[in-house]
Amino acid sequence: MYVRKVYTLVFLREDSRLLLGLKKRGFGINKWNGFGGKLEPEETVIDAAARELKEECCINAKASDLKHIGNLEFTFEGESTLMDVKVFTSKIFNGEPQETDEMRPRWFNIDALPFEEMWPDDRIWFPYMLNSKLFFAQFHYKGFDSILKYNIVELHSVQDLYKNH
Ligand SMILES: CNc1ncnc2c1ncn2[C@@H]1O[C@H](COP(=O)(O)OP(=O)(O)OP(=O)(O)O)[C@@H](O)[C@H]1O
Repeated sequence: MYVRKVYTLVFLREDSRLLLGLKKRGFGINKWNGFGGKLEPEETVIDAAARELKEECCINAKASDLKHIGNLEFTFEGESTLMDVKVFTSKIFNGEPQETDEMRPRWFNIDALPFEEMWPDDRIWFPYMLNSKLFFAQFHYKGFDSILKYNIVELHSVQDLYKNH
């Protein structure tokens, strides 16, 4: 049995650009990703998503402007933790992204995303996000570079995001 740990992951969209941050330390170091992390005790997922966005790139977005668009589950060969990642997007936010101790933000055109410097799973589920399809995906990794198996499905309503487990 796996021990499930919840994480948030937020992507800001502006016209045909997506905001990514280069992770400067810890899990996923040197990869471009959205902004997010673990929940604090007693915190809701959506509040954690807004807090991490603020802490990691100094952008204020209201929790109610974050759209829950998908769930990702990651397991790693030989590890008992299941990372349960709740993915959000928003087009409504305030401020200019700033570099922090954790992330170096940069806008990328959606046609020129740096997939070679991102998690391998991103190539598989980003098309759902970029085409506004809700999704649920599971990835089983060996180490951090190779996906041994995965499964991805399109969901048809936001409620389905809460039915997978
Ligand atoms: C395996 N494939 C993956 N593909 C895409 N994204 C992934 C990911 N695995 C983890 N993520 C995200 O990476 C962040 C880690 O967060 P992480 O730095 O550990 O959290 P947090 O900031 O709370 O930690 P510290 O305070 O630094 O300990 C968090 O957004 C999480 O959703």
